Amino acid sequence: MHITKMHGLGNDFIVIEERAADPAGLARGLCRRRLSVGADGLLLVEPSEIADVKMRIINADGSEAEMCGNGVRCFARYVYDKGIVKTPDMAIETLAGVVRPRLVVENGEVAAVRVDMGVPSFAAADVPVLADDPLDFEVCGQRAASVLCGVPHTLVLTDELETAEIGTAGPRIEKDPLFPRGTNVNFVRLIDRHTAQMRTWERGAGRTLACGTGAAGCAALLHKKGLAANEIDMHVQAGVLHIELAPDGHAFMTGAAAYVFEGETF
Ligand SMILES: N[C@@H](CCC[C@H](N)C(=O)O)C(=O)O
Repeated sequence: MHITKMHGLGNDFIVIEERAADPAGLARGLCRRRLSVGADGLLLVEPSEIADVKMRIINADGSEAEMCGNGVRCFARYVYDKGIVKTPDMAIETLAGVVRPRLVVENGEVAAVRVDMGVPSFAAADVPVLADDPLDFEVCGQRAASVLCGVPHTLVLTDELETAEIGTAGPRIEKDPLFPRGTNVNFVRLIDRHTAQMRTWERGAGRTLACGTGAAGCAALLHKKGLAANEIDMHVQAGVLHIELAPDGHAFMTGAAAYVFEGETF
């Protein structure tokens, strides 16, 4: 099988065009670190009847996610470079609806990808979260807030990011019964109204180096709570995701999308 490994700020993916009979099994096999290619998930290229192309995201544990922010930037660059989509502005179908990336080309090179991520929702039924107030509730002993940004996200504000219990509190919150479909968990340290640092524990993938839907969702939550401006740099471990929140509620994410290698699996 021909594969292409890519990453968006260290959140890494295996892009596959060939139809897989068992995408969940393939993800569990190929995504294993050290024993196989290793990745946070698979990105499957499929035809679409409503957009230029369709992206499916299969997490490392075999579960299928509705959307992936870092993934869609890599995917947009891939389908453009392979000539599957001929324009740098494109529409990509996902299980969360159609998202619209635009390649930012400088000196003939793709410098970044800017994505209209749609309108994040703070409604409890949309996330979904079984909390009276999704903007302020308690889970596993932590004050939290939740948002749907393609996929469910929960934000925990902390002053001590390095000691935040990402690997212990993360999985407990991910699977807490308050979240009927699970949740991604973001530990966020607010530096000022335009800058925050974040570390993410992902549903179906565990600790990852970056999360695009998480960065956009948390920026929208911070803005909604009056803590941040409408443009904010979300610093993840390997770089920065720039988030802009438009007056109509749309969140725009800009960040890198890079190749690692291309090859054949046995
Ligand atoms: N890393 C992603 C989110 C991928 C989906 C997530 N694991 C889930 O199941 O919700 C991103 O960059 O947005």
